[in-house]
Amino acid sequence: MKVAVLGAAGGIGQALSLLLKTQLPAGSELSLYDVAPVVPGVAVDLSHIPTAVDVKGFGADDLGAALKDADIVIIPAGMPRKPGMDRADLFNVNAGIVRTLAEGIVANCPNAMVGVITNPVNGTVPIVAEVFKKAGIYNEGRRIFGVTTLDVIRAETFVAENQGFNVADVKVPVIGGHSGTTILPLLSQVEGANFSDEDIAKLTDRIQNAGTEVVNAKAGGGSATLSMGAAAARFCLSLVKGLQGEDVVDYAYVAVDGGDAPYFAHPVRLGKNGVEEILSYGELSAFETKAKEDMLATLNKDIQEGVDFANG
Ligand SMILES: NC(=O)c1ccc[n+]([C@@H]2O[C@H](COP(=O)([O-])OP(=O)(O)OC[C@H]3O[C@@H](n4cnc5c(N)ncnc54)[C@H](O)[C@@H]3O)[C@@H](O)[C@H]2O)c1
Ligand SMILES: O=C(O)C[C@H](O)C(=O)O
Repeated sequence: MKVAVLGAAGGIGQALSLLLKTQLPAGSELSLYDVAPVVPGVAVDLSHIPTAVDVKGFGADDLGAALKDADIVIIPAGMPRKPGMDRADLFNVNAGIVRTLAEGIVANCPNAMVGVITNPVNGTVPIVAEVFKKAGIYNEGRRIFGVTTLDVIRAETFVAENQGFNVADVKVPVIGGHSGTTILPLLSQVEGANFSDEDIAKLTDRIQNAGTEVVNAKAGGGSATLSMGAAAARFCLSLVKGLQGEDVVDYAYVAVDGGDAPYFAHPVRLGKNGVEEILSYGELSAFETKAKEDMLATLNKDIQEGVDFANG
């Protein structure tokens, strides 16, 4: 199994790479790429951890070598938010970075599973998809995933706190996109929970704005990196299990034909081909139905921005 992390010297990239060095199956190869000159040092540093995962670092000119024949590519490359910014404000800087990296994937590992973390995820995932379409390797977007796992782990944490549950036992579906109101936790589906209407309103708002909670707390020093590293590692390991033939279901922002929007986070069955099946997210409460309808204009606009950029 070869896993490439693009943007590996950044806050998320380093946390994710550390977790992958310690959690990937023995015999895996971890390929770290970044334009920052520190990346070979990050690779040497990680290589001293005694696990059977081989780590190599690749600098700005070595994207091809970093990606060559990768099975999984995770992309946390690009600029994070500062207080007062929306994720959409990152589009102008990050769209070009994601397009360049997607072109590298087409050229060097066209069969890889691609997990996109770079914001705004609602628009960067369609950029990768359009690059794949142009190259004739799109395959219904089955290998392209917007990583929304951070929304899922936040929802688990906050629901467990609210309900006094053991967090290890809590499952919270989160659908939609990855920004503000487009993030929709389905609290009505949490088993054994007893929420008041006020709990539902407050928890939904907190999950939707948890990224901003971190951005403000870091006061100009960036956005979530450690929780995102944990989330990305969890999602990457789901992809690994799928590639190894295990039956695994996880949430991700994927292309959905005839769905609520062209891209929408759903539960998906993962396997050797990536998305083997897009599963239904089930029944929604009246509150969730309204929240879903209300978000669609924003989500569709974000998606169109990515499509237009890639084809412009
Ligand atoms: N999907 C999510 O849930 C989620 C969560 C947190 C952050 N993010 C996003 O992830 C991105 C990274 O966040 P961070 O905190 O790690 O930022 P960071 O600034 O700490 O790291 C970004 C890294 O990307 C590298 N980079 C820039 N251009 C590159 C290129 N062309 N090729 C390779 N590497 C490149 C930088 O050198 C840097 O090392 C941001 O866009 C942020 O908004 C997404
Ligand atoms: O909030 C951000 O800008 C980063 C990330 O999308 C998050 O949800 O933490």
